[in-house]
Amino acid sequence: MNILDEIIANKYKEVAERKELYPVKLLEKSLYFETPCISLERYLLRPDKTGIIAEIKRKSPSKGDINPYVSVERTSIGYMQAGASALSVLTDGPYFGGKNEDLLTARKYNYCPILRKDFTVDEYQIVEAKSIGADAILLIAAALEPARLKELAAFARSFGLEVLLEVRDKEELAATLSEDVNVVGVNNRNLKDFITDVNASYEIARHIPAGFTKISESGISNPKTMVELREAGFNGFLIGETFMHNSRPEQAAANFIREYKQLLDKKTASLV
Ligand SMILES: O=P(O)(O)OC[C@@H](O)[C@@H](O)c1c[nH]c2ccccc12
Repeated sequence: MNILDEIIANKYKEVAERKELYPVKLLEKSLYFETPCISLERYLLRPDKTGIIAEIKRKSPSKGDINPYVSVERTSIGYMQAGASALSVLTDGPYFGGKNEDLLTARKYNYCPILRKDFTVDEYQIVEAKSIGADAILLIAAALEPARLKELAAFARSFGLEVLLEVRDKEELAATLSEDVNVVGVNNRNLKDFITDVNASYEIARHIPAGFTKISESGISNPKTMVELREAGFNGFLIGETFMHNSRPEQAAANFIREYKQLLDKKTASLV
């Protein structure tokens, strides 16, 4: 069994347990049901921002421990001060060392879109995402039957949550794209063997219909790549490890963004 299949199989079990422990009725008491979601898409397209979705990820199946004791408060605030457009918070426990409390902490200290990064396979998790203050959820094409993915996307939209659809190739894209998706992400990491290759983004870019906001996910380790991806039509960039490997991820993000802006300035200078 590959790692994605293993994660998904465990997720079904975990969700069944959580449903018993914290029934939907309890989740629905959260005040976050009264607050409107902040649009991820809108923030990605804001010209005064970078398009970076900065991720908080303590560990991963491919790298093991990355930054297990990270301060979510300091990092999330620092990411946004550095110029990120949005935050991505891993809430999966067993494989990524995350928890719902991490997202709640990020929510408490920041007014910005927050993506709940988890393996969503059930409506329950969507209610849960809204209850902890998330603005968007991730749906992974490789993890769900296309018809099921579309159902979950529509369910998320009914709560005002935006949907980031993650694909690896144009076949997945064609099978799963629906009007309930607003942001399409190309994962440069193959979740079956963990190899990252930014070419995955270039290959799919032209197949994503106009009107969807495009993001490139994983393995973006230098600002030059980000400039090139932007030139290829990407509006957003999901970056985790490059920042999280640092003991102060927010400083790594600030340095990265400074370099990125310098590169952009050079480009515009060479055009005039
Ligand atoms: O740390 P990276 O290589 O910058 O990648 C971030 C993000 O794209 C990655 O964490 C990710 C993309 N899709 C996922 C699905 C589940 C868990 C994690 C992910």
